[in-house]
Amino acid sequence: MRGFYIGRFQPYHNGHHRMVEEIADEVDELVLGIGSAGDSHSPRNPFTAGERIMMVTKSVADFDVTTYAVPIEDLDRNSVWVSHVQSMSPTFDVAYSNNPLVIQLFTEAGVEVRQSPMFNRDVLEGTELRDRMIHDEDWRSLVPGPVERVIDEIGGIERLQRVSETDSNGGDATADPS
Ligand SMILES: Nc1ncnc2c1ncn2[C@@H]1O[C@H](COP(=O)(O)OP(=O)(O)OP(=O)(O)O)[C@@H](O)[C@H]1O
Ligand SMILES: NC(=O)c1ccc[n+]([C@@H]2O[C@H](COP(=O)(O)O)[C@@H](O)[C@H]2O)c1
Repeated sequence: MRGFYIGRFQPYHNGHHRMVEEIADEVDELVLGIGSAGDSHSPRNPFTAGERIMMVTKSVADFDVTTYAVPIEDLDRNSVWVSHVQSMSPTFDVAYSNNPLVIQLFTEAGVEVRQSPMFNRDVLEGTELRDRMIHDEDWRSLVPGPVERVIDEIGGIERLQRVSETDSNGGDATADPS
């Protein structure tokens, strides 16, 4: 059986990693959808699809499951998003998500969806991690080791701080306020 788990993974953190660990017990193969693949260099989406592929590919090597990382760009039309996902991904039998819109769209399209508990959500949340990165607080303990190394390799903290600087100074055309 093959599963599909999509997230923006900005960045991939220990909450995602726990979810993948549990999914790996239920499926033989897993597709990791890299959501909002066209977005990068903004406060909410600092990392490119390629950088996020490095983070997840190196991290899931911990688990005994064949994994495919597939970038999925956003569409303006939710009604055809599931078809778009299916057109980009290896076929899958079950989708995993805790995102209400994703659950709604897959369910309407007749795809089985499984949810998981939220692990340590007060700190294991992308928004909280990016906030810590911007303010030079501890984020390293909240991500798998390979993610920490990728972020260091690409100068990710400096990038996030720079794109957030223009944003907090009242906005700038080069900084996506989303
Ligand atoms: N701590 C967690 N435990 C379990 N699932 C999680 C956790 N954090 C996120 N998820 C789930 O993983 C999927 C992808 O999440 P996403 O990449 O948006 O991360 P996020 O932490 O919610 O980030 P952001 O704050 O940037 O929106 C979603 O289904 C989300 O609900
Ligand atoms: N219309 C669309 O393009 C559409 C619809 C539903 C989800 N998505 C994407 O799926 C991903 C869901 O991941 P999160 O659970 O991390 O939000 C996001 O990248 C989101 O943008 C896109």
